[in-house]
Amino acid sequence: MSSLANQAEKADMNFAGIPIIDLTEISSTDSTRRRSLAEEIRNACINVGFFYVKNHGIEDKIIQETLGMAKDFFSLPLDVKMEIENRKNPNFKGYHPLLSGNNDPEGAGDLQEGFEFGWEDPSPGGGEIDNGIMAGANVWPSEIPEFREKVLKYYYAAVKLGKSLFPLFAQALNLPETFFDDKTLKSAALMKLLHYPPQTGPVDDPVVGIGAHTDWECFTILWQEPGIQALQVLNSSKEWIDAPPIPGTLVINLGDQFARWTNDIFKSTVHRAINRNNVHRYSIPLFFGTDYDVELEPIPGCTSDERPPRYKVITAGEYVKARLEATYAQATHITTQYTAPEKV
Ligand SMILES: O=C(O)CCC(=O)C(=O)O
Ligand SMILES: [Fe+2]
Repeated sequence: MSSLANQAEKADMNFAGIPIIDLTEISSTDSTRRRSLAEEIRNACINVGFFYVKNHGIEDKIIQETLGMAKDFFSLPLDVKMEIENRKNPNFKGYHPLLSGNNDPEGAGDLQEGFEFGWEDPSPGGGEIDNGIMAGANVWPSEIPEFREKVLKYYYAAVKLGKSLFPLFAQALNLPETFFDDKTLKSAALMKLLHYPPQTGPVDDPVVGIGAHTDWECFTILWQEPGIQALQVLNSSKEWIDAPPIPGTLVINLGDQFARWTNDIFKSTVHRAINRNNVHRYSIPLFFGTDYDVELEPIPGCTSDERPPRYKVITAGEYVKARLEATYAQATHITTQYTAPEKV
């Protein structure tokens, strides 16, 4: 058995907390420093599927401006937001209202509203790239003129961070650092602005902010609003472990594309978010996938006689699109109880 598969057999997913990894050495010219960072990442990927990163390089000013845009956008009247509803677009770009998505088939809808977009050229007017099965232009709210420019600024910064993580993931898998380069040429990265209204009522309510789920891409870069506990991660004892916002950090969690590609050596760990605070909560995930035409077949070293392939081979685009369709399929009860939040 390969040493990687061997390490995965001994994985201990009974974690009690989420590791914090310092990215200072990410572009060190000293390969032993990059390797030691990759080893930390490997341990987190095999045993937790989640880690925080500090010294990630995204300026706080860019984050705050994007947060401001999220608050402005979600404060718009519902009928204005519904003009760019995601289900009008083949790839679900645009706005989704409260309870229109359901990430947990056992849940009754996600108590969040969101705005989603993908890569486009930074020049005014933009321009989509040909993304095959996931092709389709972004839609933008015309009521907030600076919205596109500001949120794209965060998007490009997060995509840059994501691109710089792939060589570490490759090293963590005992592959050449360039392994993912030709599989991530089109930045198949979807970004969401999310707003969770405060939630009261029974703790076993089948409606939560976002129900128990795994993410679908390779990994997610998540910014969470400081001071508000909502995100929880499931360990192997079926305990929900809090993943609170830690100032100056972002959360990185692995998704299904990496789990499929690595035959579950990298973990796509179940998580959820519940905003049981008396304030509105905002978060910003960026889901970084491989190019949509790439086939998710087991990476060398991730299968063995004892660990045969666990997943049917499928392209990344087919996988993401199928999951989007399932998540937004049952939206019958659109938000009659919705009231736009006060701008804070
Ligand atoms: O809002 C959060 O903290 C988590 C969001 C999330 O898990 C997702 O959008 O996939
Ligand atoms: Fe998630």
